[in-house]
Amino acid sequence: MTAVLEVENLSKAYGSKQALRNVSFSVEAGTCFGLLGPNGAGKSTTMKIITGIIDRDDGTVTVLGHDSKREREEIRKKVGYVPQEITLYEKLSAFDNLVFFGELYGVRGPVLKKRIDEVLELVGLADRAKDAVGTFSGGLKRRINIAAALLHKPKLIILDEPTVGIDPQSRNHIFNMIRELKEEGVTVVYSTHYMEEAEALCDHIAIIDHGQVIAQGSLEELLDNYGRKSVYVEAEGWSELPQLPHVKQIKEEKRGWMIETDHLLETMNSITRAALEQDIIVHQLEIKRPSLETVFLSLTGTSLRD
Ligand SMILES: Nc1ncnc2c1ncn2[C@@H]1O[C@H](COP(=O)(O)OP(=O)(O)OP(=O)(O)O)[C@@H](O)[C@H]1O
Repeated sequence: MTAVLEVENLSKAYGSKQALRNVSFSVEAGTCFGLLGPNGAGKSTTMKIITGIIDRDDGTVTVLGHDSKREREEIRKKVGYVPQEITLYEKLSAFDNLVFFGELYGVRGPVLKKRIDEVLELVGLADRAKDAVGTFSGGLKRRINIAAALLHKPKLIILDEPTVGIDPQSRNHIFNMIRELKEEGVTVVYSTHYMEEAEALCDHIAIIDHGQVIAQGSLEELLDNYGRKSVYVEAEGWSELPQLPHVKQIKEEKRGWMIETDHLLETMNSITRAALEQDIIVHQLEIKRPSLETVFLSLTGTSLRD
């Protein structure tokens, strides 16, 4: 496997605000890499440095073999970047917006026209090509924005929280589009503060918080190393749970209890035994799969949604 993107010990401050501190990760060709973290964690700053929009203070960033500081023009030609802010001409049609962006990237004439048809197909908006972008919802605008970043057939596409504030249908289109791009061998870097998006899309995830990567790996690795294992129980007749061995933490939920433990089967056995002895009716007893939510919680002590 070859690394398309290598970030090593990247640091950046805005005045006295240290936005990134020794951030390192690498992204393999044809994979989707997720930067997962809460607002203000440093995701956009990382992406802007990769694309050469802003300068780093320290560290190295190599994009498709090019240095992000010295070879910006090369990177611009080979990378597609979708910033958080949508930038489109509201009065122009979707097609004409794409002509404008295509020409910016140096694509012209019949080649551009063909490519516009392809990218509109890819984002599922071929039937809206002639409509003014001003009549589009946020989700449709975002999809045109993504289409614009794909016109020059980039080998790497960088998407900064592309699903914030958009409708579920557009979100699904974006997800499908990312999967199709990956099948074509395009590498994707995707930032989000939605854990379920990172879980659904990304082969590799770096969790970033307060400007630092606090954990990274495949979803399985993160869940194995940091995910909390729990048993969930709902029962009629208990006002509180009986004494159970090996319990790390008990959280009362609306209808039952979430019991964190490394001894799942033993805990379930103890619950079953106690319920039988005490004539308690158990409505639900199940192992809860660890999730990125619990990974984030065990690493930071806070919830990603806080
Ligand atoms: N131009 C700037 N000047 C000063 N501080 C900035 C600037 N841009 C970002 N910051 C600060 O740097 C930190 C990282 O911001 P960044 O935008 O990279 O985070 P993020 O993870 O992308 O979050 P968000 O989703 O809110 O954009 C934050 O504390 C932010 O307030």
